[in-house]
Amino acid sequence: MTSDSVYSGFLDLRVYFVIGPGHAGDRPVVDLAGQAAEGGATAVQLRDKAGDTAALVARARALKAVLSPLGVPLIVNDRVDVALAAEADGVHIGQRDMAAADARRLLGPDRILGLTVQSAAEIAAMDPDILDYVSIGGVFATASKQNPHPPIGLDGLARLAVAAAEKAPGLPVCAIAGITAETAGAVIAAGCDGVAVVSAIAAAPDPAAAARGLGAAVDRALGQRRARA
Ligand SMILES: Cc1ncc(COP(=O)(O)OP(=O)(O)O)c(N)n1
Ligand SMILES: Cc1ncsc1CCOP(=O)(O)O
Ligand SMILES: [Mg+2]
Repeated sequence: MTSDSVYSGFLDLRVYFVIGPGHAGDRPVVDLAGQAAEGGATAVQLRDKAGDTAALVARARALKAVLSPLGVPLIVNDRVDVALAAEADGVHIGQRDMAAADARRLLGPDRILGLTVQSAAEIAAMDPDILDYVSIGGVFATASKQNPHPPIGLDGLARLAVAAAEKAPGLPVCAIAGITAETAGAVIAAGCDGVAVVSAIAAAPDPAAAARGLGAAVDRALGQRRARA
């Protein structure tokens, strides 16, 4: 564990806010992330596909300074080097990013490593021993990212969540793409531990209230799932 990490080994993905300058409109990324965390976002990812490296490291450091006192981990999209430079809590990678084994070797054992999976084959191929979570998607249509694959929908999500649980029992699972407070409950009912969102928070007039609403929907659905188990 890095001395400044807020990650204690328990990863709470209930409301995972993905944010970067490309998603923030004219609002500062750090303000949006801080408001989301105040409203109950449980994890934040810096996703900046266009920024130069110096700006990325500076933004990651600024985010870390706001999120750490709130106990909310900062995860950097794609960039292991940026995460290490800014002493972020972890990294999220996809199938076209650095191999998970290389990312884990560079990050060491204590930082968070998350992986996008979009098919049963990708789940079969993943090594759960080096991952802290998987993100399944894209679930619904989204305007926040051009996805090469059609949305998998709730049925596809449920199938992949089962496959992930069979391959890696206990590995936290979230889902991404087009998720709102209205659909968050169904995503949890499909077998996920949390929802990853951009616009449900970033485009909301009150990001803290949006995060609170998502958290309430997720908690309600988790409670119903536990009651059924
Ligand atoms: C939580 C979460 N899930 C999925 C993604 C997508 O990652 P990736 O497939 O590598 O695509 P890019 O975001 O890098 O364009 C994510 N970033 N976060
Ligand atoms: C980063 C990413 N990866 C797959 S969809 C997506 C963006 C999801 O954004 P939104 O929550 O606005 O649909
Ligand atoms: Mg990526």
